[in-house]
Amino acid sequence: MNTMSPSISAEAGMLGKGAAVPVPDSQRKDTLMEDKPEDTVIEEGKTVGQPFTADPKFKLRNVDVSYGADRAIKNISLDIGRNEVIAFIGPSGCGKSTFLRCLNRMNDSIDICRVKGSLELDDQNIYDSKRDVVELRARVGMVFQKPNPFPKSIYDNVAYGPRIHGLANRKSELDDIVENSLRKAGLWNEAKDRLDSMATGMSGGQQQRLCIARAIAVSPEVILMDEPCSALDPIATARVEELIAEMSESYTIVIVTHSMQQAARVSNRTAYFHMGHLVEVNKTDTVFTSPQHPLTESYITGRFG
Ligand SMILES: Nc1ncnc2c1ncn2[C@@H]1O[C@H](COP(=O)(O)OP(=O)(O)OP(=O)(O)O)[C@@H](O)[C@H]1O
Repeated sequence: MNTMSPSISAEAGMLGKGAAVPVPDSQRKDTLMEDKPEDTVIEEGKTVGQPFTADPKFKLRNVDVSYGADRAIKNISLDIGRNEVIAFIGPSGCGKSTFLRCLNRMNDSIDICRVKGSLELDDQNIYDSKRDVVELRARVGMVFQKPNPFPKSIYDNVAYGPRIHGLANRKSELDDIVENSLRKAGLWNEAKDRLDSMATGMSGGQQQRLCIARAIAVSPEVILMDEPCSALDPIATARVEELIAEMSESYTIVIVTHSMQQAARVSNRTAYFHMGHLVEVNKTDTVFTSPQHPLTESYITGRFG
């Protein structure tokens, strides 16, 4: 786990002299583009760094995703290690969310979306036509950009999944699951005296931690997070990042983020996507201190984004 400080100056200090220091997220949009990254030729299917791991939870090979005639993911191969936190970064529209959503078949609901290649979770085909997608999504939970609690009580939000999956036989068992999930999501103290209140009355940060509790409640093995902090203030963001660090002991976590500081703080490995290609994957420190591909370097130093 990366323990870099949230502050940019501290982070830059840790990266060392001469390193490719990511510019602060707040300054990236103002940076002038000095070259034309869109003109860089990327060899399809070629990823530099270490895309494969010794103990993969997900084994993803030659994955192609299209929306109608448009290819959004181009021949990507990647392992996601058991109990690792991997961050997906890259410019807007490069395919991070599309690739993330393949991992629990969230793209199934998009009619024009076609997924090709081999995608395995624990050596079993995720896209097997006989696979129970509801069971898959219980194993591979998801937290979205915008907190999306159900318009129900705090208790019922967390109890929803365990109820539909039949995980508790008695009310006391359900109570235990709700309490444990809220504790793991760091929300128990704030929620314990208002379990019957509407979840929609909580702050944005609390709602996002409730969504994490809701995902945890069905005992997933993997948690997918699609920009989970983009609607949160810095304090709520820090709380969710702490939670990611705590959860990484028990779960495999894949996080899409636009914040390179966040990727540096929370992830073990970072994957850099560019126009549907997976350009580079490596240990997070390596990606941010000595990126191997010029496009990765241009992105993390703020030359485009
Ligand atoms: N439902 C959809 N229908 C058609 N095209 C889509 C759909 N979702 C995404 N795309 C296209 O697929 C490409 C990749 O989009 P995706 O959202 O995966 O990128 P991203 O890297 O997550 O972007 P962002 O950082 O802006 O969220 C884009 O060209 C996008 O327009």
